[in-house]
Amino acid sequence: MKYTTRKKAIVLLEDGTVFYGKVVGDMEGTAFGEVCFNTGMTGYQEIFTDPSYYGQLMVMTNAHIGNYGTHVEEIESDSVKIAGLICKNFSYPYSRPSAEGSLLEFLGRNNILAVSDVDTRALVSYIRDNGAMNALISTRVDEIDQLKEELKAVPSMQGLELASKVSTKEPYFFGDANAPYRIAALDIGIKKNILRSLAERGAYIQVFPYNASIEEMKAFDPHAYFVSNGPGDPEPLKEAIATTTAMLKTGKPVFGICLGHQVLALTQGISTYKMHQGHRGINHPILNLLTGKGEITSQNHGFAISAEQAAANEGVEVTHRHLNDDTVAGIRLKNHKAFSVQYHPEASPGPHDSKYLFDEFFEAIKEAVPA
Ligand SMILES: NC(=O)CC[C@H](N)C(=O)O
Repeated sequence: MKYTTRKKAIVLLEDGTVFYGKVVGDMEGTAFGEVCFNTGMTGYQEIFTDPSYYGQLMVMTNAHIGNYGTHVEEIESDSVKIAGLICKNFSYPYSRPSAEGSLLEFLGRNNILAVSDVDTRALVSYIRDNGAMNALISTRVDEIDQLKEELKAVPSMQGLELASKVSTKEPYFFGDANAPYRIAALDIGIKKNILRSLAERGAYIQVFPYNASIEEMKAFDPHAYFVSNGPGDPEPLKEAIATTTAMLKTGKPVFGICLGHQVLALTQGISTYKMHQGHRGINHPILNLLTGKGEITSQNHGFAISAEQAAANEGVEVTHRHLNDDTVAGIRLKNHKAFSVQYHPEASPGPHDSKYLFDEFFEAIKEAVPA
């Protein structure tokens, strides 16, 4: 086996706590970010390429990462978006007939540093007790004092605008130009599977940069608007909040996912806050308050909207709640055809319980489109 003896690497947390591991492959260097963990048993490639994770060091709680290789259809964007990977066992060999390459090659092509052989259970327990915080991973194991200084310069996730880093620079089209419905999507970090989920239900989509104006979006003559998921703190997204407010004024249906949900709440004067450690995994239980049904959902967020302000807002109805901690997981506006969820109905991989949300969006579009 090529990688039997490997160099030591460290995980250094903002509060000075150190965990040791080994560097994956022959990578070298240091990567900084907010340390957070994902409990999904599968889906590492989708997670690593999800733009919502930009700027985060990802701890995978599943004990084996890389064992089924990589496949081009399992990406959520064109590059790896996590800042670095922390795992227990990194699988150099992989076994899946349809895999196209190894995770090692995939991370290498994207210049992503990965550290394995970390006691991830202890690290995750530590984050659960002490909250999400900045951290670094590094092969410079003998320079801890210097690394602590460098870590101080990393901005806190709170207040950080990151949508502009991952959004498309130019508008582009997705889907079949002859599809019956046109949707204008605001890309503040959009996942590919959202576009696929909209296209397969009959939409031709134009995707716009994070700072697009409503005039640019209206020029596509859309039947509906979509506000995407994405990284960072939602509150600094002044342009996206203003554009979403303008979307509502058009009277057309509006659907928001995750960061898009937070932006929709912000248009209604409902504030957001940073959670203790966030929700990241594919088995999060949600209660749909409109139907009384439960859903198992895929989630990836570190911020949430204020439950008190949502409940007190006369124009807003809370439609979904997270059953673990009672946080708000979905809202709809009473006077607009607009709704949003904090989780990922497009989840790939993940449970399919929430796909009906796309169907409801299209029902609203069909109602609004003259026959
Ligand atoms: N998946 C997302 O869109 C994440 C939204 C936001 N960045 C958060 O962490 O809460």
